[in-house]
Amino acid sequence: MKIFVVGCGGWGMALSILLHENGHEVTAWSFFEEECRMLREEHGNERLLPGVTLPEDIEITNDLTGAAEADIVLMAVPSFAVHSTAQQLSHIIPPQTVIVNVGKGLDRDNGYCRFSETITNATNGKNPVVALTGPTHAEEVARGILTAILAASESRAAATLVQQAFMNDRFRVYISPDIIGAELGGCFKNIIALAAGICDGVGLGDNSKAALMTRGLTEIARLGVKLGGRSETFAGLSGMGDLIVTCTSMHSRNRRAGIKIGQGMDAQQAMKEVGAVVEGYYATEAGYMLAKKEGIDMPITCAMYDLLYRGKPVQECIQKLMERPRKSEIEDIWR
Ligand SMILES: NC(=O)C1=CN([C@@H]2O[C@H](COP(=O)(O)OP(=O)(O)OC[C@H]3O[C@@H](n4cnc5c(N)ncnc54)[C@H](O)[C@@H]3O)[C@@H](O)[C@H]2O)C=CC1
Ligand SMILES: O=C(CO)COP(=O)(O)O
Repeated sequence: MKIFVVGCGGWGMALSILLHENGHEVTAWSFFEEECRMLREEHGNERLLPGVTLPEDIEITNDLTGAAEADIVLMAVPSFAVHSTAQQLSHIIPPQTVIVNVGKGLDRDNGYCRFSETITNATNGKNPVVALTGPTHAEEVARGILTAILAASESRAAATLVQQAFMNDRFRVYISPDIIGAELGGCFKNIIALAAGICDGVGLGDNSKAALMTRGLTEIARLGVKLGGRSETFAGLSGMGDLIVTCTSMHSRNRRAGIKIGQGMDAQQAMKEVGAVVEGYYATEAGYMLAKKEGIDMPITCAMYDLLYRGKPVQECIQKLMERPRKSEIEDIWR
């Protein structure tokens, strides 16, 4: 197949390598001419994927029109660029070309809708959309470390095509019809990953992080189900799976930014030092706004919003979470 990869950050490059290994003809596009020049000359990006070489026959381009020829267009751009990139692609790609999005977030400029909705709106519903998401650090996929991921779509045919194109004996692709749950899980887990980094940076313990992850999953699933996702999805690869990998791995930019914030650094400075997109920052605003709109209780997300957007001190946010009223973990069915 011909696959056009839009975005040459860590994830775009890692997936380009995987698809090339699977025998596809891969073209990778970058927004930045300078990034294209570096990738052509150095065959990799030492800062984002140290020690990883891009095969020479992956074509690097700054021209998006090549997407017209592709069987699959893979979008791997940060959340803030998904809307504008989808608009540009809509003038280029023919109807029926499958669009796969791997970016994790929500569309801030369009009522925090999901990216599959953003893409469907941009293309007037003419292109099937697949969300490819799960516990997948680019640094490991690029090295062929065993990984599993979820291809979720309203179209079984499109999800199956993506499964065929991406799957190999080191990269296992599951399909799912629950694109709502898959996209929301991938977005909201970043709020908890950023909080887990703060937990580590402050010097709290393993118990603390286990509590944060468990209660974090409970609240993101609560909102996700209210927004139409299925609860099983939040226990799966794009929910619990992605939560585990981002809250525990030093590959995670969200966790690394959180560690710096927990150690006292200002959030903007922490994100700058991480040097790649920290989606949890934007996901916190999206989660906070949606929770308010839907009337869903999300104490960790609210604490993160206070911390990141209202400048509330870390210790005060932690204290407030611990001093909440007593609760039952599951529905109170005692008589
Ligand atoms: N890196 C990873 O391990 C994984 C990342 N993701 C998600 O994939 C998305 C991209 O992540 P990364 O590749 O890590 O990001 P990155 O920060 O490494 O790179 C993003 C790339 O997007 C492009 N870009 C930047 N600004 C742009 C703009 N205004 N318009 C169009 N393109 C632009 C550039 O080519 C840039 O290199 C994020 O939403 C992230 O959460 C998902 C799974 C794994
Ligand atoms: O989503 C990811 C892994 O599944 C990447 O997480 P970070 O953006 O925190 O690095």
